[in-house]
Formats: sequence, C-alpha cells, structure tokens
Amino acid sequence: MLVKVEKLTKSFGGLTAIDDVDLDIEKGKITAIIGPNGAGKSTFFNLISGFHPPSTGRIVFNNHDITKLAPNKVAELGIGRTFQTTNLFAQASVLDNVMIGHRLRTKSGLLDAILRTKREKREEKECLEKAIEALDFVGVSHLSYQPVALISQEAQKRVAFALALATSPELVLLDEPAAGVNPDETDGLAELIEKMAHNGITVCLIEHKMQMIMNLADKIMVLNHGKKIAEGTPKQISNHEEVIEAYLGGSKNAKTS
Ligand SMILES: Nc1ncnc2c1ncn2[C@@H]1O[C@H](COP(=O)(O)OP(=O)(O)OP(=O)(O)O)[C@@H](O)[C@H]1O
Repeated sequence: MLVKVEKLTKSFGGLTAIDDVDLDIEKGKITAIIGPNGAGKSTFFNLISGFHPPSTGRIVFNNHDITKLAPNKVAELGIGRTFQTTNLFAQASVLDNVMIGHRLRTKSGLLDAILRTKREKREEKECLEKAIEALDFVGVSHLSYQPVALISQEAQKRVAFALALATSPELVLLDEPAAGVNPDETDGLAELIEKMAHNGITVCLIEHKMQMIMNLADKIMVLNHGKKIAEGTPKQISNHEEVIEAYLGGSKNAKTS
C-alpha cells in the first residue's frame, strides 16, 4: 500500500471537516474521492499534503509517518498536488511556471543562489530538464514559451499537472482536474490521468464529473459531512444506497459529462 490513512480527523473550531476517515491508496492505481460540496474532500487533500495538521489520526506514505510533516517535506518524499483553482503566474511563460514550481520544492537555499554554488547550478540544470520532460509528458511542450494568460483553460490544466509532476512524485493529488473544461477536453484530461497511472504514478483525485470518475477510477471513496459513507469500485458505488441518496440521488445536480 502506498498510502495508509488511519482514523483521520480534522476540526475547524466546532466543525468536523474530516471525521475518523480510513483510506488505503494502492500503488499505481487511480483512487477517486467524491461527495457533495463541503463534504471535506479538499480538506482531506490538505491533510495528506501537509497544508493542515490533522486534529487526530495518522497518515503513512511509503512507510514514512507523514502526519505532522510540513508541505515541502511531504513534496520531497514524493507527493505532488494540483489545486482547485489553477494557481499559475499568468504573465510568466509556461516553462517558467513549471520551473518556478520545481524550484520552490528543491533544496538550495538563498545562500546557494547568491553564491551560485555548484549545487545550485546542478539543481538549475536538473530543474530545466525536469520541466521540459513534464511539459512533454502532458502534451504542451509546443506552448513552452507562451505566457500562461494566452493559453486555453485545458492547456492551463495540463501545465498544472506538469507542475505537480516536475518533482517526479510517486503520488499526485489532483483537485478537480476537469473543472471548467468542455466534454472533449475532459476526455483528453482523463486520458492523461490514465497515462500517469500507466507510467506508475499513483493518482488520487477529487472530481464532480461522475461519468469521468466512473470510467477512470479503480476505487472510489465517498465523503459526506466529513465521514466516509462508502468505498468500492465504480460499480459498487453506483449501486450503493446511501451514496445514491446522499449524492448520486441528487443526480439532477450531479454533472454527468
Ligand atoms: N481553513 C478552514 N477553516 C475553517 N473551515 C474550513 C477550512 N477549510 C475548510 N473548512 C470547512 O470544512 C468543510 C469542508 O470543506 P472542504 O473544502 O474540504 O469541502 P469539499 O468537499 O472540498 O467541498 P467543494 O466540493 O465545495 O470543494 C466546509 O464546511 C468548509 O467550510
């Protein structure tokens, strides 16, 4: 098992956003997290990636206890992530965005940068190579020198993936990777997510687009009011009574494309 989440709980004041959740994430597989708005999905990602300390519970990644680690330490150990709103620098080029993202996660300190140490130069070269490789993998290397502001929403999503991949993570957490793109583009992004898994990258994603999830996920966890109400294959989930009631039952509201 790549990730073991045990009895994870996070409270914000009186609100329990994640309530006693267990989850195993299997290596090389695609695990999806679904649930209504406010169910705690993003909070769950924030806990795994070290952005919030859990109130109680434990997170083990690759046999390391990462429960209390800071985000940069978690990234260093091999967890990459994207955010719900693509946080790119609009005026900077695609390549610079990915390089900046990589630099923020690599080790040279300010002193190395000022003194232009050997280590700093080596890391800079490695950073450029990784960024080029990641942009090629996600299929936007032809846009490398375009400012982010001028590329499509779908291309921006791909750049956000490249940013998460530039540190060669073993696990990527994708927060609503297909939000705001049309059905054709959604298919393209789903293919890219499958390509990641085929290349041995373990994927965990949050997504509202049910059809995409049903086709893509090996396993789905359903959250409602911070609690895990179901876990299983897409087929098991689509037949699960409590899920249908809490979420899919509102299928008039659930986006199906
Ligand atoms: N930093 C925070 N401080 C206080 N409350 C928070 C914080 N982050 C999240 N919450 C609350 O925790 C609950 C779960 O929010 P979260 O964003 O994790 O849900 P979500 O399932 O990702 O929702 P959505 O699908 O709308 O993105 C919500 O009630 C939210 O208001």
